[in-house]
Amino acid sequence: MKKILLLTTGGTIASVLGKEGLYPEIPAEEIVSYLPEQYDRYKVECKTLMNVDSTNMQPESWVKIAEAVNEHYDRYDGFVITHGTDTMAYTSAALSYMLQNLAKPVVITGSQIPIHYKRTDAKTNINDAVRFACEDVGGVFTVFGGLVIIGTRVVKLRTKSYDAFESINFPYIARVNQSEVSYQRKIPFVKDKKMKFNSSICPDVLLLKLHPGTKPELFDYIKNLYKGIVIETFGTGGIPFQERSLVQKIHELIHSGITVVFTTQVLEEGEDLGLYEVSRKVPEDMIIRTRDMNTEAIIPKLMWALGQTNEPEQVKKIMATPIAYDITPTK
Ligand SMILES: NC(=O)C[C@H](N)C(=O)O
Repeated sequence: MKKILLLTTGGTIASVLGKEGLYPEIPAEEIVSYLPEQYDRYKVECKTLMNVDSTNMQPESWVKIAEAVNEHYDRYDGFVITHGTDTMAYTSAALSYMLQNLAKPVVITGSQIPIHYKRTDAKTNINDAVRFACEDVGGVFTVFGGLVIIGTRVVKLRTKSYDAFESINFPYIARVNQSEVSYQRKIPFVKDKKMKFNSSICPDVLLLKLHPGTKPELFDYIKNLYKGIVIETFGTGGIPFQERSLVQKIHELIHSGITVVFTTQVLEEGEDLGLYEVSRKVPEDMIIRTRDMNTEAIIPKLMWALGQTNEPEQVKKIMATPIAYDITPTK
């Protein structure tokens, strides 16, 4: 019999309708009471960690969740974290960096409809999540709408549908249907390896999505606020260098000691900085490339990297090293 710890953090799954709309209130014990009594397979214990809409989650909330898993790691076979869907992808990735070498599943789930509503997806999702948490696997996973997605590749694509999440630039791991788990991609893990817990982060990171017309002057302001900037460039890595050129300002950022990371605002296939003139105006060795990583993983990875070291070369090295399948290695 597997021993599972279910940690709740809020989100729609735990929400009730108040005067100003849905807000999270339902405690862990009530969430667990919706699980079918399949207690021959697993025993679930639970704890309310926080009760927030995931919009209100902060990087410090990821630390709190990671610490809770670390604190209870030896006493359970698997973990389920219920969470709001809006920033679930960021938390899934953040936990993948803070909890490495996992030999047990840490499964994040939630729902689009509150758990006590008639047409809710919450019961299926927690059931699937607990079912997957009983598997003999190691890593952080999001289980939602019947799909199991590796933690660093989760992206929310739909605001309302039950199949809200997709696995981007990596195959999904498995499907869960009733109590059947069918694998598409098995990931290796070492059972006896010691789990590596490291939750040091530096939250001074900005995400900037370019659009035609982005004002260069903006960079003067952000220079004083952040240590790292992730720029969602156009296509394979384009930065405007003619009217409203951003090139000079990016050079200034780098010279003032800010880590500049380039990614693309296109969801699939990643950046390819060498391809066009528009992506060569800032020399490649001055910035950090991200290849086919998702923005939702780049942000917590950069916060985590800056939490480990202030050395630019070290930050670059951490960002370039594949962790928990977040980058497809180049051949
Ligand atoms: N479906 C949800 O959970 C959305 C909610 N606003 C949240 O992220 O907490």
